[in-house]
Amino acid sequence: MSGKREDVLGWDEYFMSLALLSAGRSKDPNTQVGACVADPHNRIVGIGYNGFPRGCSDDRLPWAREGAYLDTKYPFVCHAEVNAILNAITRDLTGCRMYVALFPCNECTKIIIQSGIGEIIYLSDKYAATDSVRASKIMLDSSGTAYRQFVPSRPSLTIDFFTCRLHHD
Ligand SMILES: Nc1nc(=O)n([C@H]2C[C@H](O)[C@@H](COP(=O)(O)O)O2)cc1CO
Ligand SMILES: [Zn+2]
Repeated sequence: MSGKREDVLGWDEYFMSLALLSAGRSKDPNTQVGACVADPHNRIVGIGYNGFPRGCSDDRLPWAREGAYLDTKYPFVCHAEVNAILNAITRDLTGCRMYVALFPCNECTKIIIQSGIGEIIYLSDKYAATDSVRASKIMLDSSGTAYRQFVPSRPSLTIDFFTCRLHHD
């Protein structure tokens, strides 16, 4: 009788992979972000990616990063974190943790804290030097909301539709 399979995905790997999978739906040409919320029982309670509000045209609103503010995506795009929270199956996310591909901005951080999420696990912190992220960390520290960077235990995972499997090296 063979024992159980050992090299299964870890919980952090599982939920961060779900966040990254969700980012695959983002139409942002520069930065695709996904977020996934897990409850204390490791159940998926919310997932989302960055995009324009429902019903707003992905083709008529701007995706640019440069130029006059209203000619850029910034006034219009909903961040992945907000979408994951608004999509969540329950309103009170007390004790839940959010996995997110990119460190939350200060606006998302306010909403994350207010939702009851107690821990953020992030992958990239490419905007660490911005005032936005610095404000995020001030609020997270002040409120006692935990945050930590995800450390991958393997470089990649591959979804293989041909073999109906997830491959990892
Ligand atoms: N944590 C975040 N979650 C997000 O969903 N976003 C979104 C907003 C934009 O659509 C995109 C960032 O665009 P860029 O400035 O890297 O070209 O990612 C941005 C951040 C960073 O604050
Ligand atoms: Zn944000």
